Amino acid sequence: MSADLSPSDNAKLAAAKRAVEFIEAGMRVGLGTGSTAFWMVKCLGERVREEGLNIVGVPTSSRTAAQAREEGIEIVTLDEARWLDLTIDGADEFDPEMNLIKGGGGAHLQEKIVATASDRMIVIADPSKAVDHLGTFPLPVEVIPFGREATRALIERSLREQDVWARDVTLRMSGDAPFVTDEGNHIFDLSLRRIGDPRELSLMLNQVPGVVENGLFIDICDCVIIGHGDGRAETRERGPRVLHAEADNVFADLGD
Ligand SMILES: O=C[C@H](O)[C@H](O)[C@H](O)COP(=O)(O)O
Repeated sequence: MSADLSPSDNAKLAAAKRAVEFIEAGMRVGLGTGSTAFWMVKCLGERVREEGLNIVGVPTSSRTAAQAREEGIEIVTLDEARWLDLTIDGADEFDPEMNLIKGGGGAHLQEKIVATASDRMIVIADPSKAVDHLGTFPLPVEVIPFGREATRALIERSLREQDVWARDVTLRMSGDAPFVTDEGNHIFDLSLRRIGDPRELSLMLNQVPGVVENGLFIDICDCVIIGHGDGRAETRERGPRVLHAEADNVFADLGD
């Protein structure tokens, strides 16, 4: 715990410190994005420099790539790494089943690809991210710029048909212009208040033409580390993995 940091940053740092203890020499590690993942990259950089820890990182955004380089962490692309041992990332919300909303920083597309291509995903968070039901945080949906308003109308219609009540489907802005993701796309933020069936909603959204990916992470997270302002960190493990266990390494059959 550092007296120079706010309680919120101390909580993020506590979770990050605990999470990087799971990183071992030789690992290929997915590096998340956001203000919590920032502390994880910092702590990992310290281990690389001080212990000579030999790992490679796969960043989930241009921001994280730049930070990892500054920290002296060797980075490679996901295609170079192929499959990862572990991904550590933040979240905007997590529920008791460890399903997540991500994408508050607009990075959920790369984050979901990287986390799904990992044997294990650890989420680091402060206690404010814990919810009983996902949906208080607006759900990010990344869409391609072409035909954006048609895509918006289709999303709204699909939500109505599924009886999901959306107060707003808001285009995310950056100043006067639409926010642009690392993949050159735009984001709609869906104010849903409470998501009844996150899995069904995720499938429904991804069926709309023009939608690239939504911020629901279902059965991807294996473990949540919650940091506290006083420097404590608690680790919660999920049961057996459903979708992306080691056995699901899609390259395993190719001899990797
Ligand atoms: O797009 C951003 C990511 O999904 C972040 O992991 C998420 O928004 C949480 O960010 P933070 O740690 O800053 O709350």
